[in-house]
Amino acid sequence: MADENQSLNTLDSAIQVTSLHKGYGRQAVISDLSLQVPLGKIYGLLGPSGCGKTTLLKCIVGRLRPDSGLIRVMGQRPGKLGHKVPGSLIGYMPQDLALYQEFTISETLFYFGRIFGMDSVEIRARVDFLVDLLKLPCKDKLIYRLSGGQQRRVSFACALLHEPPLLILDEPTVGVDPLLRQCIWHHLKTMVSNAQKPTSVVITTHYIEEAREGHMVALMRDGKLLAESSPESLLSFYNETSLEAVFLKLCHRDKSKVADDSSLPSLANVDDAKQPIEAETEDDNAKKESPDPGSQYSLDSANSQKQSQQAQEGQPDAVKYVEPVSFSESLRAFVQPPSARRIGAVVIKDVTNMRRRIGFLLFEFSLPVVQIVLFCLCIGRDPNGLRLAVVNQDATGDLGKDLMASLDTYTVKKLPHTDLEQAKALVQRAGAWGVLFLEPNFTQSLTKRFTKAGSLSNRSIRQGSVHMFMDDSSYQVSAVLKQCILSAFEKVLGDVMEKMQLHRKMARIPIEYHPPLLGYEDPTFTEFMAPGIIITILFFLSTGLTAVTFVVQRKEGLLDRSLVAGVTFLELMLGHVLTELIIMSGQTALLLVLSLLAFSIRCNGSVALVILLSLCCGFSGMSLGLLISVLCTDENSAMQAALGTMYPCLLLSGIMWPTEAMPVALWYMSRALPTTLLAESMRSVISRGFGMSATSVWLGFVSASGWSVFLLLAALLLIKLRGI
Ligand SMILES: Nc1ncnc2c1ncn2[C@@H]1O[C@H](COP(=O)(O)OP(=O)(O)OP(=O)(O)O)[C@@H](O)[C@H]1O
Repeated sequence: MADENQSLNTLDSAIQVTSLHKGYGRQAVISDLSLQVPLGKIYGLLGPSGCGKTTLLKCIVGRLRPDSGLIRVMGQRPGKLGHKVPGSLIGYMPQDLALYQEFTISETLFYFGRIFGMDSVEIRARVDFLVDLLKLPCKDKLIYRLSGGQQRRVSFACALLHEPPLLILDEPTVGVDPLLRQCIWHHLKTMVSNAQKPTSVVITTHYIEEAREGHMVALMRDGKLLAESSPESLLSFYNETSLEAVFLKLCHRDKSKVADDSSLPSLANVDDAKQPIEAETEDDNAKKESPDPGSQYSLDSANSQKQSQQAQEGQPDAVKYVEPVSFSESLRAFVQPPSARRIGAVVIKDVTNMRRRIGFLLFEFSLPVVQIVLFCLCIGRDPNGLRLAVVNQDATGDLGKDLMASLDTYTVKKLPHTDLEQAKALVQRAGAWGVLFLEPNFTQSLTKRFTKAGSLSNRSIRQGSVHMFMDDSSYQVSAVLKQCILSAFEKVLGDVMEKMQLHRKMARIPIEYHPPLLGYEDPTFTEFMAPGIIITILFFLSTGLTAVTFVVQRKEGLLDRSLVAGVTFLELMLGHVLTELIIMSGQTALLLVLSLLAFSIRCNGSVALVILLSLCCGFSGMSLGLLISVLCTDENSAMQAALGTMYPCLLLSGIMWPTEAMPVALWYMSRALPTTLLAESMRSVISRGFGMSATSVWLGFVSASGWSVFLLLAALLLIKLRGI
């Protein structure tokens, strides 16, 4: 730390920006902007809303990459491998509150303290100091219970916590009363005047006049710097009494684009004429155009001047300097080893968040419970109480009566009728699922089939048959009714065979089903679907939770703040994975207890493998959630994307119907989905009792790992490309 301070003390300026260009898509926001923030000074950045102040600060803290130009913060490029910007060299207060609303003041500060590597004693001492300095209420008060101004002060405290050498404050005094504003400025001035540990401050503010308290102000408009000097020299040069008036004058001048501005000296003239502050010496101006010696980039000063001139003259093809960053450095920065300390801080933060949002946590656990209970209760069980109109006109024996008596009364609710037409009319009115009709000499004709098989007439065959008139509008109901009648018929016929001293099996078609080699003897549709349903629930709950968590954190600026504090995206992700593992383990336990124990879904294989598959599945779901969070800007679109991916997966993954029934092209597509091989693997373990050596089982693990790696890489690549 001593070495670090020493090397910082030898710096010329805290921030040096040269010919910066930055835009979003085709919209140019900052064009050819150069500035220099002296060490140990307060630098006020002023400008109207939308002029690009926040964009500039985000480039400085390393959250946005310039389109071209050069930035040096504490001597090095922000984001350079090993440089602590983003990180502990800066204290950043973003414009958004960027605070965890369910945290207490103390928990909020502890989170950032841990990231910066401070120990508990140090953090506690700083918390007490800052609570006192910023007149914050009790440190155990929850953030959402604070007023807007108090919340802004907590946000300010986060930036001051680790006493960084450079403070970047985006609108710190919005919503705070004048007394406190004065107190904040007083504290900033004390910090910059500390000879042992001087702090440099960049501050944006809407209250232009308060910037008079700073050592230097820069006036910005439409992404350009109109003036940069000390407040006193600006006021005297433009002969105004307020900075606001100076600013207006400069704006009018810029707006009217007066070609000959000899009446109003240029920005350079201001400094030349008045020599406003010590930092702006000729030497420094020369340094402005020559980057630090350690830099890989060498900006030719003549070119730089020419380029600035071209830009000012509005020449579109002015050459822009893009600082080269070697591929190996990018790669090393991309995959730099995560820090256990920062992951620990993220995990503590996520667990605290989870504890505070107990309702949400209960929802996370109750959702899979409700889904699996509803699935086991409603899907795959045989329909029962099916209304069946029965017309038994058999008057030649007991077989008709026996058949009626053999119908399974759980499945069928018999509605006796005497007239066939009336019974059919009932079905046509949807009052019953079918009619079972036996002709008057059913017993006699049926018996004839076995006693006089050689001389059987068509009439006898018809009269000895069971006649069915069905409502076939429901495939499942029809199938169950037909199976129920067939079973009853086989039973009655078996009795007839026995009476005739024949084997009762003669009543059945001669196909013998031996005990199954795999699966169960009496498979149910529920058991076919259950493995896939467990996979779907775990996969998409993880997807939804991760997508929404990251989208909300990004939207509220929480992600940005952590990243500027030095946490990498990988560390945030790993922290989230560890916390999510707790939720996923609970969800998996609930799902398995309910399905395997409460609803008696049989498991032939290893429960440990089932748990491992479930966790792999949850991890792939999380990876998809992360990708969705990168692609979506708000929670609604993230949820829609999660649901949008869920339905095709549900239909195409062979969860509801075997994939063998699909057209060939869709079958191939189905194999490529993240849930198909996972569901098959789960089914192989649960129903077939396979272990890890079976292809269908390990393929599930390979698929889950492959998808996780692919989705994570895609998300991280997009994060890099889009500068999220
Ligand atoms: N992520 C983004 N994508 C696209 N455009 C953006 C993005 N962020 C900012 N902009 C646009 O860039 C311009 C400058 O925005 P910026 O937030 O830097 O201005 P500002 O000076 O900080 O304004 P304010 O004082 O209101 O915060 C605005 O026109 C804004 O709409």
